[in-house]
Amino acid sequence: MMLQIPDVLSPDEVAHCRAAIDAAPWVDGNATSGFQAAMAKNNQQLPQDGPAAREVGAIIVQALQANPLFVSAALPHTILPPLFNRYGEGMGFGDHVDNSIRRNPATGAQIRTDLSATLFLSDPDDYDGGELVVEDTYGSHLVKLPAGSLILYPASSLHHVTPVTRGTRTASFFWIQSLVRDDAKRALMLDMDVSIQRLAGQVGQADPSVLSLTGTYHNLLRMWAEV
Ligand SMILES: O=C(O)CCC(=O)C(=O)O
Ligand SMILES: [Fe+2]
Repeated sequence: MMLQIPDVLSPDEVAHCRAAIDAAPWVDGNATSGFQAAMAKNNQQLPQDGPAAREVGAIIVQALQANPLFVSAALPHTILPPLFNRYGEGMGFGDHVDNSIRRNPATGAQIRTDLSATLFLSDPDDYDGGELVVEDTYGSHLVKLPAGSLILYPASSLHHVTPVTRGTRTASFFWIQSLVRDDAKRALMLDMDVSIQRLAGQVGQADPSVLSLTGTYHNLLRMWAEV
């Protein structure tokens, strides 16, 4: 399932985050890649242990944890500390699949990357090219979102970023281990949650059908979740 999460950050928050990361020192993006990605990657990144990456990463994680659509769709077990990249003119990132297992630098624990995310931090008007292209069984999906909005996609997907032909594309990217590793099961949980919320809005939280469907939601989650 691919899903847009709009307005994860407000325009003021985007401006604050951009000021902090734009002023920090950037390095060649290949510092953090696996072998296959390094072959394809041509961008810049912020060192992940630098103060700007840590400060802005914490703002992003806090915003995600307070975002009901993100929580319902991702069912996050662990959100890896956000990383930051930027592509100037001529830079892009060829086809690759992200590494399946990554180490959480905050805890040393290994995490399974179930979901990949890009949080756009440049306005689409500020650059040409730079689309994130994600392949699934339905074809290629071109993604370019307003600054502050996020795309969530299965980490198993083949994807690339088309070369930037004008301006600069700045983004945060990161991975999530979900409580529910299977994408199809996670999509069912989201559908069910959205429907229950809609029903509750119509008939009230105390309606017996809402109570029983909420129970079923949690019992399915109990059956499928790995904690
Ligand atoms: O810049 C992006 O939107 C995606 C970056 C990416 O695919 C990666 O770093 O693995
Ligand atoms: Fe990637």
